[in-house]
Amino acid sequence: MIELEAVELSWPDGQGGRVPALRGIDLRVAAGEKLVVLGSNGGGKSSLLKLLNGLVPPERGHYRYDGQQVDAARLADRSFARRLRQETVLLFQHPEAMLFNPSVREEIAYGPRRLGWPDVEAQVEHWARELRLLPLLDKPPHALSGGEKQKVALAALLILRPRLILLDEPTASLDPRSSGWLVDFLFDHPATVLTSTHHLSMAAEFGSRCLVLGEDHRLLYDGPTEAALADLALLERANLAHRHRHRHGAHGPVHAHLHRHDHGHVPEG
Ligand SMILES: Nc1ncnc2c1ncn2[C@@H]1O[C@H](COP(=O)(O)OP(=O)(O)OP(=O)(O)O)[C@@H](O)[C@H]1O
Repeated sequence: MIELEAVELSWPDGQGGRVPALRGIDLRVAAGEKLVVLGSNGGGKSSLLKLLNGLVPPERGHYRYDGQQVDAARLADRSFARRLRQETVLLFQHPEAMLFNPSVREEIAYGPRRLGWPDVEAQVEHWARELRLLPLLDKPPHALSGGEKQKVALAALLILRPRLILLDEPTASLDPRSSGWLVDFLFDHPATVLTSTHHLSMAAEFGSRCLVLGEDHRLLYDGPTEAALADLALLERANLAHRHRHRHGAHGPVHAHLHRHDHGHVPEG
């Protein structure tokens, strides 16, 4: 379903230069696969999801979605770009930017209405019930909590019946029940799903296949999630684990430890 070949992407640095975001990325993802994308701040996770959503074309290399080349020329074709973004939805890390309608109801209904789909009201009720948003349907989205906004943005995407779901740090502001719902929902969903996260403790729940982006914006690892999480040298290289000294009790001995971010201490050697 997704093929990336030697993909390079950079962004303007605001001073006339460019900052690299993705370098030499080769990737093949089959329909229905669930992948988790790990990497430190600035590694390129969001850039990868934006590229797959057709928000930005590769600068070099190739992106093929369902065998179709996605490049600047194709994305300039508005009907192609609209269909790509309906099929490959992206939940932003900060969903405020996605919410612009006067009520939650209209927010969720917006996409299907633009596409002229029938029975939008029933679909809105369905997704509002799934995400426990029914009591909020008539509220303005800006008056919601961070987690509620995230769920509204998610409902507005899921109603589009996507084939590729791209989630950028989706559990950052979700409570445990909502995070648990999301994990179960994605597991059962037929769509291909790529989820980026810093939360190593959640990584295995988002996918049995893991991509690790290095600080040099290259793909450091593509393989089983469990093996990645057990590979401390890999996590340290990707800046997902750090080395520090750790004192056991007030007067205890001091050991060097590798600390997997948001996980327990792992004694060295
Ligand atoms: N729209 C943009 N304009 C300019 N630079 C950008 C833009 N988006 C990303 N960058 C830069 O590209 C690089 C990769 O950023 P990206 O947001 O993809 O990383 P990330 O892995 O998602 O990071 P984080 O974990 O902090 O969200 C960074 O150096 C970042 O500053």
